Amino acid sequence: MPVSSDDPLDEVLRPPLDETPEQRVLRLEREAEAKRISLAIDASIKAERQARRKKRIVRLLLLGQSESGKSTTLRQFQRLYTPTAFREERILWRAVIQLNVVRSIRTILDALSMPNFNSPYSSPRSRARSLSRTRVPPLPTRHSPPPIPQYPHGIDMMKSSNHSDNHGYSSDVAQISCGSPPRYPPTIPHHHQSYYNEQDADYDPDSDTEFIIAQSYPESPPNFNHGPRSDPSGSSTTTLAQSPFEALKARLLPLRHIEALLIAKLVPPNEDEATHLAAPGDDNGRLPSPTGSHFSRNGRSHGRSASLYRNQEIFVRPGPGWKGGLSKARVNFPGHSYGLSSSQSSNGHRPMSAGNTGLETPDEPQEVLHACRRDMMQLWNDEGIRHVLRRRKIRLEEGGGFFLDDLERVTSLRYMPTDDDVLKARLKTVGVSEYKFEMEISAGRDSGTEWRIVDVGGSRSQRQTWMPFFDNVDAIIFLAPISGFDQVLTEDKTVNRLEDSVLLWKAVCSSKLLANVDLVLFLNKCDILEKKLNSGIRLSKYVRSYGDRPNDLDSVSKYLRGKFSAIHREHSPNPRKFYGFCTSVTDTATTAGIIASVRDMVIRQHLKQSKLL
Ligand SMILES: Nc1nc2c(ncn2[C@@H]2O[C@H](COP(=O)(O)OP(=O)(O)OP(=O)(O)O)[C@@H](O)[C@H]2O)c(=O)[nH]1
Ligand SMILES: [Mg+2]
Repeated sequence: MPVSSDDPLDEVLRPPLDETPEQRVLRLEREAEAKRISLAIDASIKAERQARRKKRIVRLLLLGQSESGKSTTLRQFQRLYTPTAFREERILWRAVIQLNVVRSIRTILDALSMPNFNSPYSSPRSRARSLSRTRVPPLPTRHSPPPIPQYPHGIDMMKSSNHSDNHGYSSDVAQISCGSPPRYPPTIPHHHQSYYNEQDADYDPDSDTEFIIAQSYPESPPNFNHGPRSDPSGSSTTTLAQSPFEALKARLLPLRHIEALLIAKLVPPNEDEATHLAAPGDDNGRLPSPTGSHFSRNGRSHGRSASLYRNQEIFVRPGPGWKGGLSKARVNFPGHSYGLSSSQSSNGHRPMSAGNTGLETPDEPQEVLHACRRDMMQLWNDEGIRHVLRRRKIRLEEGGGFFLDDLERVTSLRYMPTDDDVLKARLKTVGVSEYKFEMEISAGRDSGTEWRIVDVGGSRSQRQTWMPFFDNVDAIIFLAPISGFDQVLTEDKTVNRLEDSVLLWKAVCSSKLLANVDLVLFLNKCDILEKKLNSGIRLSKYVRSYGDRPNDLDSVSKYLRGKFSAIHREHSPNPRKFYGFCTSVTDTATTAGIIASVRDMVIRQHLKQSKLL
């Protein structure tokens, strides 16, 4: 019998008074089915709640020196496991790539403008093939001739010494010897041989003052509004008084304005510190001196030293800040500032998309880059300028954020960065950021696992921020860029890059805090290493213990892997397995397999640990 009530819903749900016995049976069946479904929904909600409570959280820490490839590895994880979000963010990287291009061009211009440097265009012979010629420049090659070794340190990975550097790392594994610099015959383009003189590189017997460039930029800030602008057609508007190089430089002046714009765009307000460019030798996080070269919020460079410029890098804090500056949408990339241990939680949703809308919106930097593209190509493809860069030991191709071989594509008005472009882009990390995600593409036992990947700044001044993140970490991927065997740290010119990696690896292996953490080693930048070795730069000149082993990628990487493995074995407080990979993390094809193995290993270890607890 229906119960009378004042609830209008009861009124609606009440069976009709004239219900027949058949209708009643049907109604009761329907009600039973509805109840069954309702109970099933309740049970599934309860199960979901319990599962969420028990959710596995796997924390992975990326460590290694600056430019070792940590952030690139993080981007590979994003590309592989949250591909939709990665794809939707690509447009946001366009500004970073624009800045990378602008700064590469400025590095070249500054190198050509170094005081006391006589341009190769000064000779009548070279003038004939100077910038003013109309011939289409040859296609650039990625295989530039062997650079002259920059730092003549020799590392002996076999010998022990008690030398301890001022960063508290004992360097008994790698020892620097400052013997006489190894000399390699530089490969000089044939037409340069007569005037190139290694002993006196700055002297050009054919020099002609008309072409001497004394100053990189005018003392007073350039007037961007009235400065000469590149003609999109590529035709030049030079005055008779200008040398071809000066005219080209003048046409490229708008790039200065673009650089300022991009810094303003990438760096959020109230982030003045993040706009500082680290001064060379600024190895302890000291701010550049007021007279040093740094950018203010208006983006003007106060420093004028061309020789200093090329060592300076723009950086922004990781996290939603810079991406938020470009698109209000991005939230899934929580950031930390200097070692804060609690993360800003993401809302767990896939980030809303900036989508392709960036392609449609007017973008002044892209327009200026497009207008300057012919001049930029002419600058980069000029054989004489390439020669000067080699002589100045500037190897842009080996550095991060190198897009000069792709100028036609990246300066097109509708340019959308590809996956590879995003991986190649360079943006220095300052602070620590934790990226949380559940894999969009997950299988088997890792489904339901929340991944937290912590990316840190790797320069020496940043390393004190690492410690708080050593807690609760399941695995560490340590990146050692082994191509840096003939280079030094940007922040400390007395330290060989490979030596720094070895010492850092040793410190990580010996850490008691990390005694139970699995360490995965990426011997990274093997693609650059291979090019270097093939170009004739010998590892044995820098790593004496390498002896007369073959100077090829296979032998060198095996040898270095053995050395890192030995350190792991000798210095780990408890015995643990060694996982070492030779990687080029910008390479999507090879890195996918390696990351899949790491993922499986980390999940396996995580499950094992959970069972032990
Ligand atoms: N060719 C090549 N370039 C690489 C490789 N790994 C990283 N890079 C590039 O090197 C540059 C530096 O890489 P990042 O991932 O930014 O280095 P990082 O370790 O995060 O550096 P910090 O943020 O300064 O600590 C980027 O432009 C990368 O694209 C590699 O294996 N091969
Ligand atoms: Mg980084």
